[in-house]
Amino acid sequence: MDTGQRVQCPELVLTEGFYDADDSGRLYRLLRDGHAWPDNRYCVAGRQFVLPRLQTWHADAGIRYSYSNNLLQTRPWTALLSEIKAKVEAYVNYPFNSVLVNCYRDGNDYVGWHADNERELGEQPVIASLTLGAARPLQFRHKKTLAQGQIVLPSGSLLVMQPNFQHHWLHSVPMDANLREGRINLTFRRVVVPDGRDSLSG
Ligand SMILES: O=C(O)CCC(=O)C(=O)O
Ligand SMILES: [Fe+2]
Repeated sequence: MDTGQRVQCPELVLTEGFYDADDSGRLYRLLRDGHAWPDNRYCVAGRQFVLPRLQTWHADAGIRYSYSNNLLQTRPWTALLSEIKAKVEAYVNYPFNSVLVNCYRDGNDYVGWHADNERELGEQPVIASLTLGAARPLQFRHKKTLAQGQIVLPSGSLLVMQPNFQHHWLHSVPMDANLREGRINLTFRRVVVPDGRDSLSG
């Protein structure tokens, strides 16, 4: 645990209990045991890498998103992901068209510092992040001032990241060598088409 200066971030809006304990436990187990998790080894420019988590990317037909060197293959929505998406959309009142599903099998899995600010997400990316399973902290660090903070994301919580979060902050989910339980995180996103037009507006 670092003891440096901790700040709050107004661009992060957390709703705890978006799914209650029963539903979040059920959804966690359904995804952990029933989702088609691919191999987490991948190749870039002839070199082999291992992603430190399992990951799938699902989107409406025709959507392209290059993230981490085109590592993501677009998969169709499953019935379960569509059901979760509908509830998230109704709550946030925002039309998402894609989701990145991450499985942290235990505390050794993590995501490093990054911002979800790819061009495909447009100028004002709203991202809604659902956590199921073990609580893990999302750490954030201001790009200029380097001020740091963290927010713990419990099972069933929905974190809405406002556009300025991606503009001004980096975030990560650090390793925790003592944690044995798994966690699944779904980040709902809206990809705009490459020429800048919104894919659903015509
Ligand atoms: O697991 C999380 O809470 C965050 C995942 C994340 O940052 C991402 O998918 O871009
Ligand atoms: Fe992210």
